[in-house]
Amino acid sequence: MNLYTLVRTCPPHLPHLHSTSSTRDNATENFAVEGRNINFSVNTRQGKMVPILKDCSIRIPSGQLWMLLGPNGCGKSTLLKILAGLLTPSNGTLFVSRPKSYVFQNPDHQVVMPTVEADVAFGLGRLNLTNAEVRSRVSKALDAVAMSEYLQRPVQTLSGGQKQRVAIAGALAEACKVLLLDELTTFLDESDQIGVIKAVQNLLDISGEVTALWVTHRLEELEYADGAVYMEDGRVIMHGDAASISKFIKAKQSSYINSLNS
Ligand SMILES: Nc1ncnc2c1ncn2[C@@H]1O[C@H](COP(=O)(O)OP(=O)(O)OP(=O)(O)O)[C@@H](O)[C@H]1O
Repeated sequence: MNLYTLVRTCPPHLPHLHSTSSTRDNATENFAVEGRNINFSVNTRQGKMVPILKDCSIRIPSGQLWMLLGPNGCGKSTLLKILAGLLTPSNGTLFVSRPKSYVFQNPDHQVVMPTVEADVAFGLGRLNLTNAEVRSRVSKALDAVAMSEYLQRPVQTLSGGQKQRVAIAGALAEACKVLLLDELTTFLDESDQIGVIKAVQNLLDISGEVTALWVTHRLEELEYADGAVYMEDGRVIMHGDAASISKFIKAKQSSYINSLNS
C-alpha cells in the first residue's frame, strides 16, 4: 500500500536544511516523516477562518529523535496531530511511516488499564496474536523503556514519568515505526523528565528503526536530540542539527531580553 497521504500536491517550500550531522550509526537520509506546504485553519464561532499552520514543511530522518520547539501557540501540537492523523490539513502533502503512534502530554489520558502489563498489551487485542506473542511483545517493550520490573504494578501507583514510559511501551508493543510525543515532560520533575527522554533514546538505539518527534518547550532537552525543528506563527522557520537550533533560540531569547531592557 502506498503510504503517502496525498492531500493536495503543492510545490515544495522546505525551509533550508542544515547539514544534519547524524549521531546514530543507523541513520540514513530516508525520511520517516515528511510534510510539505501543510496548511490548517480553524473556523471560529463567528464563522471566520483562522489560519493556524501556513505552508508548514517538515522532514525527520528515519531512526532519529528530533525535537519540535517554538513559542506558545505557534502550532506545534497542531502539526503533531496532523502528522498523527488526528487532524486533517486543508492542503499540503504528508507522509508518515506506519504504524505511527501519538503519545499524549497527560499520561492519564492514555494509560487506562488496571496494571502495567494489561495496559501495554491493550492495543495488541486487535492483532490476533497468541498469548505467548503478546507476552513477548509486552516484555520487550517494557525492557526498552526500563520498566520490566513493573509488569504487575497497578498503574495508579506509578509516577507521571513511569506512566509516560508505559504509554510509550504500549506504542512500541504495537511495533510502531514513528512516535509522535506531545510535551511529555511538562508535568514531570527533573528525574522523571530525564528518565522519559533516556527511555526514548534507548528504544531508538535498540530498535534501529523507530523515529521519534518530540514537542517540547525545554531547551535543555535538545542535548538528547539528533535534530530539531523551530516554529513561529504557524511556520517552520528552522530545521537542522540540535546545536544550531539551540544557538538560534538562545540568540532570539537574549535579543528579546535586551529589547525589554533598552
Ligand atoms: N480548535 C481551535 N479553535 C481555535 N483556535 C485553535 C484551535 N486549535 C488550536 N487553536 C489555536 O491555534 C494556535 C496553535 O495551537 P497549538 O496548540 O498547535 O500551539 P502550540 O505551539 O502547541 O502551543 P503550546 O506551546 O502553548 O502548547 C493557538 O493560537 C491556538 O489557540
